[in-house]
Amino acid sequence: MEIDKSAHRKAAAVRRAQAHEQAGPKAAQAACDVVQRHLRAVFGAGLPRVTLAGYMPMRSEISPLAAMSAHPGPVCVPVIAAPHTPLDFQRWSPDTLLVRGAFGADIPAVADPVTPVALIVPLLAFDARGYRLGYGGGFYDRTLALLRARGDVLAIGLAYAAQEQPEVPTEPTDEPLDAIVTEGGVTSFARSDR
Ligand SMILES: Nc1nc2c(c(=O)[nH]1)N(C=O)[C@@H](CNc1ccc(C(=O)N[C@@H](CCC(=O)O)C(=O)O)cc1)CN2
Ligand SMILES: Nc1ncnc2c1ncn2[C@@H]1O[C@H](COP(=O)(O)OP(=O)(O)OP(=O)(O)O)[C@@H](O)[C@H]1O
Repeated sequence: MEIDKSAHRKAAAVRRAQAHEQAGPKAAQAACDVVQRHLRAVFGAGLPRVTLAGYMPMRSEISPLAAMSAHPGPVCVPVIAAPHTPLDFQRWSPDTLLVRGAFGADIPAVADPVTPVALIVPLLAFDARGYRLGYGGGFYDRTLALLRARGDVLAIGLAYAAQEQPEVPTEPTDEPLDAIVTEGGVTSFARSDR
């Protein structure tokens, strides 16, 4: 299973890099507009009380920064505390001082831990069922399992439309997304377990 996923990851990384080159900032802005609209549709007037997790884009990830900057409530970014553990989230704002984290993404220089209710989730590839392929650390799977066990969360995958695949390889520990947003719009998934 891991061998299968590793080959998929390499191919998906190449495809994403091509989309990043071709679609770039315009697609990111369009996708961020869709994220904002989706959040307003789901949370309505309660949105300013919703803590939103984004991420600091690395490699060829589509940038969620426009949606993070526009969010009317608290915003945070993921930080790896240790391997094989769920992610921590630390408060972020557009003027937060950042340092390079151990896994390649920037993290806040000063830690201010918070717990997100809505998450914008990065990915290498997604499919029409709402499954995603990440970098292989299992960080978002562990994190979503923990947050979902505690209460209601909304996990929104953010990607270029070209990152869609017929079916990404899955394992029992994979946590499906509640929605996928691309520059082409939003797809919401009804989850039978809630
Ligand atoms: N922007 C951003 N920040 C993020 C994540 C993310 O996916 N994107 N993460 C989400 O988890 C965490 C970082 N997780 C990472 C996990 C693995 C690798 C990595 O370099 N993995 C190797 C080997 C992969 C394999 O096992 O095949 C690689 O990709 O070469 C990088 C980041 C926290 N912050
Ligand atoms: N809730 C969990 N508890 C224990 N192990 C887990 C859990 N979720 C995932 N894992 C393990 O983590 C490893 C990597 O998972 P996977 O390949 O799905 O990562 P990913 O979703 O691509 O990466 P990421 O979430 O970090 O972006 C797998 O071997 C998986 O068994």
